Amino acid sequence: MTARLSVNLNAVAQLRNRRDLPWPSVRHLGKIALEAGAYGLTVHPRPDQRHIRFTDLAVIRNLIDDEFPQAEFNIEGYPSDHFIGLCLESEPEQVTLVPDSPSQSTSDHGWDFIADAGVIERAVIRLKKRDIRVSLFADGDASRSQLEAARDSGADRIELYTGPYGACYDDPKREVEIAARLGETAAIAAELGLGVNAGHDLTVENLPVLAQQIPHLAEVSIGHGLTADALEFGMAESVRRFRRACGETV
Ligand SMILES: CC(=O)[C@@H](O)[C@H](O)COP(=O)(O)O
Ligand SMILES: NCC(=O)COP(=O)(O)O
Repeated sequence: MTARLSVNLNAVAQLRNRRDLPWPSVRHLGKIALEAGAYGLTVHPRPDQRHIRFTDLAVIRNLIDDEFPQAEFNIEGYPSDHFIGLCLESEPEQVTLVPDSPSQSTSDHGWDFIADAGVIERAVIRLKKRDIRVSLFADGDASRSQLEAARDSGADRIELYTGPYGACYDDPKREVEIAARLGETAAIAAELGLGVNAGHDLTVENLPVLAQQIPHLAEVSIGHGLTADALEFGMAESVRRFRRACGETV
């Protein structure tokens, strides 16, 4: 199984928002990414709209519906009423619920699936009523009891938070250790019937080892590293490079 690549457009939107101008265009870069073979597009509309704006959601939904009907739209966010409302309007193929507070600079931890069971389950029920696949952001070293609680929420998948893995870019020994731990967590999740996604600070360099550790990895969502590479190689070539790093023959 080769992990599917979903391109996160947050960084493109953040660059756009530097000026009161419409470029770089989230729609145009998303189109290029899909034309280059990305499986889908991911956005994380944060409450302060620091990058993805709420108006971007319909634009991406329409791009996929009109030109790439085989592609998937993945929306990430904290399950506030407002966020769930945005998702029900956009009807993405997948929603990834993250435990982020509005003040967080980025996503940096997974759910406490036991303590947060109520808020998670209420959101899962609302999303599953509309046949939206639900993925829950999980720490890479989540325990079996935590993963059992994630399964009991009714969610379809977990997304392994790979920030600590990405941070080890200059410590190969630690990188291998964390990759192995991520593989153990992924194996327990699969045993419990949960699909496994992964994301955060993944790169062309660190993806292959992760994919080896998690042969059943369903999807990786990548934005920061892929966009950084796009400044050097262009968006289309950056997507192809990441597809190859996922194990695709491109
Ligand atoms: C959930 C996750 O790890 C990332 O997709 C997150 O969306 C990154 O958010 P920022 O782009 O705001 O750092
Ligand atoms: N869920 C991870 C994601 O969508 C992008 O994370 P990053 O590659 O921007 O760190």
